[in-house]
Amino acid sequence: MNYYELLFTTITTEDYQQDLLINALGEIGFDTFEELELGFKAYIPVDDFDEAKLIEQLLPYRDLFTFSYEVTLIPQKNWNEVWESNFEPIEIGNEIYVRATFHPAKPEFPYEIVIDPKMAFGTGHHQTTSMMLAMMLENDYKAKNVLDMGCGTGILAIMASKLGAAQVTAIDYDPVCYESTIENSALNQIDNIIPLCGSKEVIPDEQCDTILANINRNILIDQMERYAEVLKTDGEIYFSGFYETPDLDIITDEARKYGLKYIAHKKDKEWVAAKFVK
Ligand SMILES: C[S@@+](CC[C@H](N)C(=O)[O-])C[C@H]1O[C@@H](n2cnc3c(N)ncnc32)[C@H](O)[C@@H]1O
Repeated sequence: MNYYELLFTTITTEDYQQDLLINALGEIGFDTFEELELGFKAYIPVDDFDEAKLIEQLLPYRDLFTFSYEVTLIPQKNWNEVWESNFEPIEIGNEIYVRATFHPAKPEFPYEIVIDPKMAFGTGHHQTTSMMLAMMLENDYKAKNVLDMGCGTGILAIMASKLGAAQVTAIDYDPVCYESTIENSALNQIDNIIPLCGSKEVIPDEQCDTILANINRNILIDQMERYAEVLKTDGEIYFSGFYETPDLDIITDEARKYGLKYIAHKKDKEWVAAKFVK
């Protein structure tokens, strides 16, 4: 598939401003990002690129900080090559080690996750993924029936399984992420992840004990009612993919409508991971 590469040069006063831009691009079809010293590269399939939509999407950020971009056509990009040259292993506390197949194992970590992300999101490098993983360590997954919504590489589903979950349903609407979850489950020798390709319409009716959903504010709000329907009473739900201000209050208000009560949250830069209980 041919892609456009947009090289963004950003001059920001706060690191999170660049994240705002990356999040906004994610909402209009950009699916891969590579952070640089002074800016980042963003990639979008040629068929999904609409420059008028891009200009409109970037408008609110023009007054906040300075940035510019250049567009280049990239025929048949080798994503693995880009990723392999950038991917360093991630350590979360002294407990979780996320690495690629070509990194040496570190048996001193109780939980090791091997990820081959290719085009899927979820290597542990983004704050939302690492905060979700850190929160997972603080909670009980033994014998639980778990739903991982927006599974990306399957990283959270794999962690839930390693923490003792009985079964994990892992859903993503992107076929690349669905395939990636199957591949990464196999790489980690996990056979109790059920991958499904689709959005909220494919969430099984079966009741679950815990839901993990690291997506974005608007999708979480859109899917909240369905999450509440399939979550058992006293079940736990963990959301990420949004900012503390103003998103956390908006998510908390929406969750309350469906009987989901805010418990606590973690914050890294402006990103949040929050726990709710039904
Ligand atoms: C921020 S990534 C999270 C990936 C992984 N769970 C993690 O924590 O690193 C969000 C994922 O949600 C998926 N997604 C976005 N909208 C969705 C929708 N409406 N239904 C299902 N998946 C969706 C994207 O394809 C992407 O893989």
